[in-house]
Amino acid sequence: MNVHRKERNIVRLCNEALDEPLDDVERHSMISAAARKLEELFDILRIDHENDHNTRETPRRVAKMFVEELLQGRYTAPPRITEFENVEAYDQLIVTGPVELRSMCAHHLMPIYGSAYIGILPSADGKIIGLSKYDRIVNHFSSRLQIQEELVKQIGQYIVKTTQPLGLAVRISAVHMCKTQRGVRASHRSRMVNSYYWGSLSSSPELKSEFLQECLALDRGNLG
Ligand SMILES: Nc1nc2c(ncn2[C@@H]2O[C@H](COP(=O)(O)OP(=O)(O)OP(=O)(O)O)[C@@H](O)[C@H]2O)c(=O)[nH]1
Repeated sequence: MNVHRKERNIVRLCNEALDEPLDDVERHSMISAAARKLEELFDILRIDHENDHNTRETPRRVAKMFVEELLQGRYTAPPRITEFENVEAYDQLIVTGPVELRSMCAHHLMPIYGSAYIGILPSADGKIIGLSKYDRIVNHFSSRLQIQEELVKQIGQYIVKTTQPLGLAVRISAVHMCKTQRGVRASHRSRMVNSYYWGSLSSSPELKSEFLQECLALDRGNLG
């Protein structure tokens, strides 16, 4: 095993990406190794994964789902951001949402689902990014094992780093199935709401209030 390969085997925190995205060979080898371990788990749980027509392919299917879907934000590069010149020097608040949020909790590996809302105060002499990129950014950081407090910050800090706005807000409202489907079996309507504010959106109560009002309107499907 060469040094390069060894470095790629270093483990990272549950919601951190590897230093380099996996290439095809590494991805297939990770799926195969995870599938073998899932077969072992099925054996321990006394689930027949060899003769049962329902579970015969399940260990491999689940391994593939983890690597290529649910945790793909750890193994792939962040989305490419298309930037446009802010030719009209637009300097008013932009709010987008609801952005569908699908993630997985770091404690029980249960789904987290809900909505994200993003508010951007662009810099008049800076760039504007393609609207769909906000959804891609949310999807990228959600596709990791997360807790909501860190997810909202990762999304916010990445947008600030890549677009250098004057102000930014990210708000997430989500259901944690580790709380609804097991444990305390909370109501499916029980949500966690949290926000990340940066720059002028952090310092100006008026901008914060405008952002929250737009979130409410978007949440109600009110097209204003
Ligand atoms: N703050 C925070 N807590 C979370 C999040 N997702 C899950 N949790 C909580 O993390 C805790 C997990 O820790 P433990 O108390 O060790 O788990 P447990 O014994 O199975 O607890 P119960 O869920 O109460 O049955 C639970 O209280 C979860 O509700 C999150 O995004 N943020």
